[in-house]
Amino acid sequence: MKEIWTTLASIMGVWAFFQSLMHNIFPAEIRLIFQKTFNQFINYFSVYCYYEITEIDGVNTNELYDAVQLYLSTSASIAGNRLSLTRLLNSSALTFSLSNHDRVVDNYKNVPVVWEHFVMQRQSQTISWRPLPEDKRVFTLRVKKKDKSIILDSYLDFIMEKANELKRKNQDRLIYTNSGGGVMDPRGMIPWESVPFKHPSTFDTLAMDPGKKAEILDDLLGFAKGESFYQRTGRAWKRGYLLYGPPGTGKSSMIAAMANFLGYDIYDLELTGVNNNSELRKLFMKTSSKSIIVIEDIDCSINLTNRNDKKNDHVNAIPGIPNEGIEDMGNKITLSGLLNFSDGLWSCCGSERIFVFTTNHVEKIDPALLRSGRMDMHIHMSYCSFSALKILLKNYLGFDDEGSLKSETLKELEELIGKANITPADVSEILIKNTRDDEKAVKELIRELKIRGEMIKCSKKDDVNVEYVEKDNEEKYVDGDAHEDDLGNK
Ligand SMILES: Nc1ncnc2c1ncn2[C@@H]1O[C@H](COP(=O)(O)OP(=O)(O)OP(=O)(O)O)[C@@H](O)[C@H]1O
Repeated sequence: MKEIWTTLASIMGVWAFFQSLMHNIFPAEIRLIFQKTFNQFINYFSVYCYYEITEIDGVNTNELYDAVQLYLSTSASIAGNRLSLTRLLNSSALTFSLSNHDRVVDNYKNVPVVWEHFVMQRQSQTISWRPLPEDKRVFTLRVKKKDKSIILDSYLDFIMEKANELKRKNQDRLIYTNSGGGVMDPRGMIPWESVPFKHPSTFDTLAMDPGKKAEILDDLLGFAKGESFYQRTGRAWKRGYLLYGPPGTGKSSMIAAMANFLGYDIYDLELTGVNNNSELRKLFMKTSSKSIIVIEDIDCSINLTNRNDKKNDHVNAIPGIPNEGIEDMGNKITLSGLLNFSDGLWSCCGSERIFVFTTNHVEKIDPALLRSGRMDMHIHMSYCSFSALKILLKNYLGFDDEGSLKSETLKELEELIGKANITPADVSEILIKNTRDDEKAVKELIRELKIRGEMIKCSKKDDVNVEYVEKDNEEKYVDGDAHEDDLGNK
């Protein structure tokens, strides 16, 4: 044992002597060359190669560094007892990262890789407009030389993709609007302003026919996972949904549920705030992938007629403003502009985008906007059906399918709801007022359904009477001549 220690001490002594000799005899440049040659020599015989990913690349933040950090933070095999916790901007979740010298072993397509994290003091401060952090942080990736191509070809892309997915999952949704005129950003003027989107609507809380709901969910999933399909078929990776139905049937709630389900941001496009087609294009170019672009009440935002009439381009503008004035104001969003936006070449900048148009009056929409390929799915948001009512009863009063209500009450509700034309919003209003008293809530609902049913019955009778009167009059004027009434009206 004593001999071993003596030998070790002599080796270290020789090494120290050699180092001090090098330091005293050779200038720094020569020492650096020597060091490099020595490293190259070692690397030549090593089975591994190493890649360094620094936090700051020059003066710019290295996206890959952030992605690796996020990706590794989900790894269960982090063997460190001092981890740093981080909360990303707009995120409600915590992520942890590696401390100095922590190591993680990962496995990609049966290729083992080792990540190590280093935190060093930055030697000299580069002169830049942006002060650099004091610490230099680096990830080192160690891979066997024979596996280099697999790692370079796809592993790093895989990490970027996973990190983006995680970021989206952890991050709160954002809702963007163009009505505020935009915000200034280091990259220039951004025409969208955003706030965190915390709408609680989900497909579970949405009251609608379960079959229809399942169909929509299926379609959304198919879209989100359909990258290879869209690539194979040469189609742009986008999908259009038209939501139509009376006010209060859940069109906005459906959009929120879609965004929450897919984890997409929402761009709420206010067409009345856009002056012309080129402004529309600019807005579109500033939207990100994995987003839902919404135009609510499309029939109120733009005149949807005379699409091809160049002379009448100005007619396709915002209602309420006289046409003659529109040309002067340069205020010309046309339907063709809108179609280009959702369907033309411009629709393909970015990918994985959903367009949702909503309207209360589907009959007013130009067929050009409805044709398949533009609006792939037309979703009718109808008055509250019995199956939708059961969902609302469950959400608001905690009633489950069977057992919570007497079968006669259920039967009565089923009969009444079909004849009442009541929206889910109105049902929700009645239920929310009486959440502490279930019995009162149901009674009030039944009363309201009865009143509405009666009103519809009466208005139908009135319609029939009007028909009779009109028929009577027709018979009187059967010869087709116009007759004047007592007031002189024809
Ligand atoms: N199908 C539904 N399921 C659950 N809740 C609903 C539904 N429809 C309406 N509601 C309730 O009514 C409120 C208003 O509905 P929402 O704004 O989604 O309707 P809308 O069809 O978009 O109306 P509008 O055409 O006036 O914008 C929602 O906040 C929600 O509480």
